[in-house]
Amino acid sequence: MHKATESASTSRRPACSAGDKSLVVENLRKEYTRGKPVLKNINLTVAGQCTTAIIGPSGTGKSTLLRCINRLIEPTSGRILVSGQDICTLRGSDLRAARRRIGMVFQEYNLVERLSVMENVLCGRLGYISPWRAWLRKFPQEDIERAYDLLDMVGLTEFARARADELSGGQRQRVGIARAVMQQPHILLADEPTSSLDPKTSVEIMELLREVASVNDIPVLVNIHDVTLGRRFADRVVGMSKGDVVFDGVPGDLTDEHLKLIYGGEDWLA
Ligand SMILES: Nc1ncnc2c1ncn2[C@@H]1O[C@H](COP(=O)(O)OP(=O)(O)OP(=O)(O)O)[C@@H](O)[C@H]1O
Repeated sequence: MHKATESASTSRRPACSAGDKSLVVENLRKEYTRGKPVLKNINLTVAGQCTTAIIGPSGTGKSTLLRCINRLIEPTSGRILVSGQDICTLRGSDLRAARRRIGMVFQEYNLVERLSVMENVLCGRLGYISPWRAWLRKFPQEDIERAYDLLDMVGLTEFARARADELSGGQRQRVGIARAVMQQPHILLADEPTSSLDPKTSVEIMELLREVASVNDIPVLVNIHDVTLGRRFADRVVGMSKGDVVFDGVPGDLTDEHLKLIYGGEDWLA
């Protein structure tokens, strides 16, 4: 067995909740160009409450993996089960319903800048309300109350009426997280959520993502370049290299040898 595969399959895994909100990725392959796989054969099972850091060099397929999971792009083959439902087979309204259950947090926040913080959070409910209500931005009272609760959770109650473009990067990312949780997702995906933020704010955002996983009993997957931060906050680290998973285990088991395997070379290691 290849050393990389061996280490991926024998590492310890964290004990996470065995609730009904889960992610299973089976034999996932993605080729943008025929015969040139960016993801070769990815297998992952992530239970609720588990925060997983996905690390690996640029171009190794981390974003492609998240984009396959939320069906922004079509996998070439394999299965992706969200809470037991294979989302790769879904089309039309079934796919839209499934995508509501997948929350997404972006590096550049993806807020609507001219809308208020409250309106941005409520955007997380757009997939649940009728088109005319969405057009008029008339949200049910229970959604508004929940949005206030989430703004409280992310520490932005006093900014509810502020425009998104008046906020700092860290505050914007908090709004992005509140918006994603507003969807009542079964899983949450975060693609480089801290790479535009200072170190202190990055720590706060990772703490918040951990809290979201634990309070909502959902798996949270975070693509992250900052290995130290990923190790510190994740229950599990998945190391990718050239489209394969080469490490999968608890942060304490991730050694310099694994990091060399993931990133190549060793001069960069302190
Ligand atoms: N839409 C696309 N069409 C063709 N190739 C693509 C497309 N998106 C990504 N790729 C290629 O797939 C490979 C993996 O890219 P991806 O963005 O998933 O890597 P990554 O690990 O997330 O990198 P980074 O850490 O820099 O964001 C790269 O070679 C990239 O050029």
